Amino acid sequence: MLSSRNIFLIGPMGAGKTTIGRRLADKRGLEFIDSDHEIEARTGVDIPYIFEKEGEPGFRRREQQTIAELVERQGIVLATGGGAILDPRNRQALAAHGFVVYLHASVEQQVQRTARAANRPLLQASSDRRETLARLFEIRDPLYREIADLVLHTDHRGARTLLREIERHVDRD
Ligand SMILES: Nc1ncnc2c1ncn2[C@@H]1O[C@H](COP(=O)(O)OP(=O)(O)O)[C@@H](O)[C@H]1O
Ligand SMILES: O=C(O)C1=C[C@@H](OP(=O)(O)O)[C@@H](O)[C@H](O)C1
Ligand SMILES: [Mg+2]
Repeated sequence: MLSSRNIFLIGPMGAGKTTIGRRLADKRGLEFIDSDHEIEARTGVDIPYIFEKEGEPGFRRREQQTIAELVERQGIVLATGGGAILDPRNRQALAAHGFVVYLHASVEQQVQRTARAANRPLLQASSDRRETLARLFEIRDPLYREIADLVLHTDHRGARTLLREIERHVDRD
């Protein structure tokens, strides 16, 4: 029987949280929620617009409130945004309420997978995407690791392989 345990995906932009999360939920018959999409649904505007009007602090406030509510649910796959782990309250909430998978990607892969990054304001604003992603990753990698139950390297690995790996660990844990 498939467990109704929550699965939370964390990791940098371009790691595949949204893509893998949706497929994982489908496969396990769980509800898929992406915290960015949830924030957009609640506000009726997109993420870049929130950054423009309220700055990153405004977005982080909304993200924290949204995650605090979502973790209370059961049987969900939650794809978080790459910066969700910056807030210690989010780290605590995610660690306490589900199985946390860190989808790891090298900076080079992050650069490639965010090439069409029109909806990622932190990258839109930067003239050097590689430098920005490297800087963010240096700060965030230890925070992802701090709460990860599983660290999964995604470079040159397709969705099917990653799904199989996640399921193997979730069911065993
Ligand atoms: N394992 C993978 N191999 C190749 N491409 C991937 C993989 N995971 C995601 N992608 C692609 O990378 C891009 C970013 O994926 P996305 O799920 O939006 O990442 P995130 O939500 O972590 O920022 C998408 O175009 C997606 O199709
Ligand atoms: O890394 C970040 O700080 C962000 C990542 C984005 O989500 P993805 O990681 O799904 O791209 C989104 O939450 C927002 O643009 C900020
Ligand atoms: Mg995403």
